[in-house]
Amino acid sequence: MSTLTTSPAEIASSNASLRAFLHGLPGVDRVGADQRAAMLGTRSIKTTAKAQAIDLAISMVDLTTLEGADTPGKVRALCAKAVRPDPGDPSVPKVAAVCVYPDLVERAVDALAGSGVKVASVATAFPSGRSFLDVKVADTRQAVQAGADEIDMVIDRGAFLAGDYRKVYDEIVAIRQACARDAASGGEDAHLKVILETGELATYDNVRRASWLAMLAGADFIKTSTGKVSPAATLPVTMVMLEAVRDFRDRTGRVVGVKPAGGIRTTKDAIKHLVLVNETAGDDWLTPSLFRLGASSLLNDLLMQRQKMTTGRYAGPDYFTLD
Ligand SMILES: O=C[C@H](O)COP(=O)(O)O
Repeated sequence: MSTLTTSPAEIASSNASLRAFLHGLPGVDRVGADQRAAMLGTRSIKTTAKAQAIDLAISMVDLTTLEGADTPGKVRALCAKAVRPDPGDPSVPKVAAVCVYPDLVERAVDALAGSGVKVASVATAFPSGRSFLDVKVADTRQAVQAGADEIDMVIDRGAFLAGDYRKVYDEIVAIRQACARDAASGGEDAHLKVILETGELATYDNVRRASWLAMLAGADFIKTSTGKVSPAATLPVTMVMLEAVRDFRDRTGRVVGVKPAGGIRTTKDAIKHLVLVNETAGDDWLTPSLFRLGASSLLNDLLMQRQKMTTGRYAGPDYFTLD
C-alpha cells in the first residue's frame, strides 16, 4: 500500500474530500471476510501455547461494568479483582484496565492507585452518543480531571450513516483535545478509544471507513462496540478493523490499537481473537498496549480454564468472585 502523501487535516479539509478518501478505500469482500474469520476461528491451541494465551488474554482485559445500577462498592470489588484476579494464586496477571461510567472514575482511581491497572471511562453520552458537542466535551473533561487514563468515546453513528463524515471527524478531534491533561498536573494525556458501534454500521465497508475516519482524527484505539447493541464484537468485524490498523501503519507509520468489546464471554472467544490478531495485524499487536478485550464477564472463564490447566480440574462454581 502506498504511503499517505496528504495529511489527515488536508484529507478532512471538507466533507467532500473526506468522503472521496473513505469511499476510495478498497471494498471489503463480505463472503471472503466471513470465511477467513471462520477459518481462523477453528485453529486450536494446546498446552503451553494455550496457557500463555490465557495469561496474555487476562492481561488484555478491560474489566467492565457499565450498568445503571453500578455502585461505588461494586466498582471497588471489581478493582480488587482487576489487580488480583485470583487471590489464591499470585501468578495470575492483573488485567489491563477497569472500565466504568464517568461518575465512578474517582472511586476506581482510588482503588487502583499504584497498581498499574488503568482506569478507562466511557464518555460522550455513552452509549447512544446523542447529545450536544459541548456536553460530550464536558463529559470527557470531567472524566479526565477525575483521573481517567483512557476515554472510550462513541461516534455519532447518525452523522456517519448520513454521510456527514466531517462532523464525526470534528467531534473526535474535539474529544481528543478534551483528553489533554492540565499542564500543571504533569500527567500524560488520556488515551482515546473510539467506539464505532459496528452493529449499527450495516456493512463491512462502513466498518473499514469508520476505522479510517477515527484513525485520521487521532484515535489511539478503535473499539468495536458499546456492549449495548447486538451484534457486538464479531470475528469478521474485528478482522476488518485489524486490517485497517495494519494498513494505517503501513501508510502513515502511526500505530493504533484495537479493542473488540461486547459479547466476549469465553476463553475460546478470547483465544480466537488472539489468533486473529496474530494472523491479521501481526504479533506487534499482541500486547495490552495495542490490543484489549472489553468484557464484563470473560475474566472468570479465563480463570477457570487457567486453573483447569494448572491443576487438572475445574474450581467449584463459587470459587471465583462474580465479575
Ligand atoms: O466495553 C465493554 C462492553 O460494554 C462489555 O460488554 P459485555 O457485557 O457484553 O462483556
